[in-house]
Amino acid sequence: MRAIIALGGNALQAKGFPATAECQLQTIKDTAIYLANMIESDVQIVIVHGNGPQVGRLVVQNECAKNLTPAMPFDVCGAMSQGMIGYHIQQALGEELHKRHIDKSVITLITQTIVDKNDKGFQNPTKPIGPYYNETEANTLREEKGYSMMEDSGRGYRRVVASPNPLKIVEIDTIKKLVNDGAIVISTGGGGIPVIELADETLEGVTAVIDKDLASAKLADELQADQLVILTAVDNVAINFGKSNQKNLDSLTVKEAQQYMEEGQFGTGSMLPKIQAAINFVTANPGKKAVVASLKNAKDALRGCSGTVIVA
Ligand SMILES: Nc1ncnc2c1ncn2[C@@H]1O[C@H](COP(=O)(O)OP(=O)(O)O)[C@@H](O)[C@H]1O
Ligand SMILES: NC(=O)OP(=O)(O)O
Repeated sequence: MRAIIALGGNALQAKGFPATAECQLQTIKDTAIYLANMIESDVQIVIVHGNGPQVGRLVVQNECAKNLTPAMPFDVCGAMSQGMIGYHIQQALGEELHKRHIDKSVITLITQTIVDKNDKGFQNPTKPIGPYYNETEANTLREEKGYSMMEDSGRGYRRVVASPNPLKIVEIDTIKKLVNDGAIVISTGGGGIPVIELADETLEGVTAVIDKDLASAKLADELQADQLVILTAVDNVAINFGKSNQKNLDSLTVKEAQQYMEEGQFGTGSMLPKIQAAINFVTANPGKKAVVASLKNAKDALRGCSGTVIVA
């Protein structure tokens, strides 16, 4: 079985711990155990990771140090985030596989994703990035820096940036070759570095952060994966999320998911793109399934025993 594994923020950065390299590596070492469990049970996994917290912090670091050294733009920070997260996954998963005597190479591919320069996402920022702030801090950032700020699923306020729709993964042929060759490929990190195609067919990076779940659905489609597995901090997709009448869902059809979307049941920039990604994958691949589950339940989710399964 081939599965695209979309790793959410909690797989990279544990809640309540500082955003240091040491903490990131430790969290990824813990994540690598779950990834290795799937590999050990003969699932061919292709890894996509998020980068919202990381790319946001890199942008903050660059802005703070701009009087000392030129600030790198958003697309370059996106590339840096792919490199630093891919490095830690390569190291941690490589070591975990070595311990289990599994002889597979783990490789990160810096990936660009083409977006439409006229995508309406550029006018309506929805992608939360970087640290969480309280309301007062958020208002100060709005006034002083002109940032768009949004409340993120009851967890605090975050800067939001444009998140255009992923149209085409530039390095897809290379990803296919590596995957077909048996490598464990980490690609399309943070949805891919957002680029637009110019009239002369060259590429240019843009200020945006693509949603990694939507890009994962595209990758799953391209790689003819059997399943799209979206791993996040919650065990299930819920309706009335965070309320006293919250109900966790074991399964969802596309029709039900669309109905709940219309009711506003899924957080913008958090659960909503996951549901849209699942819909995109199962609609393009009837008979296949997508699942939203927690990292700790990943192996069971692959067998349909945990998480919320979305089917056409
Ligand atoms: N209807 C919902 N069901 C479950 N979780 C939801 C719902 N709406 C919003 N959420 C929030 O969305 C989060 C997942 O989105 P996010 O944290 O952005 O993902 P990621 O793990 O990819 O970083 C959940 O942890 C939860 O806090
Ligand atoms: N790029 C992206 O979707 O990152 P997160 O999953 O961390 O929000």
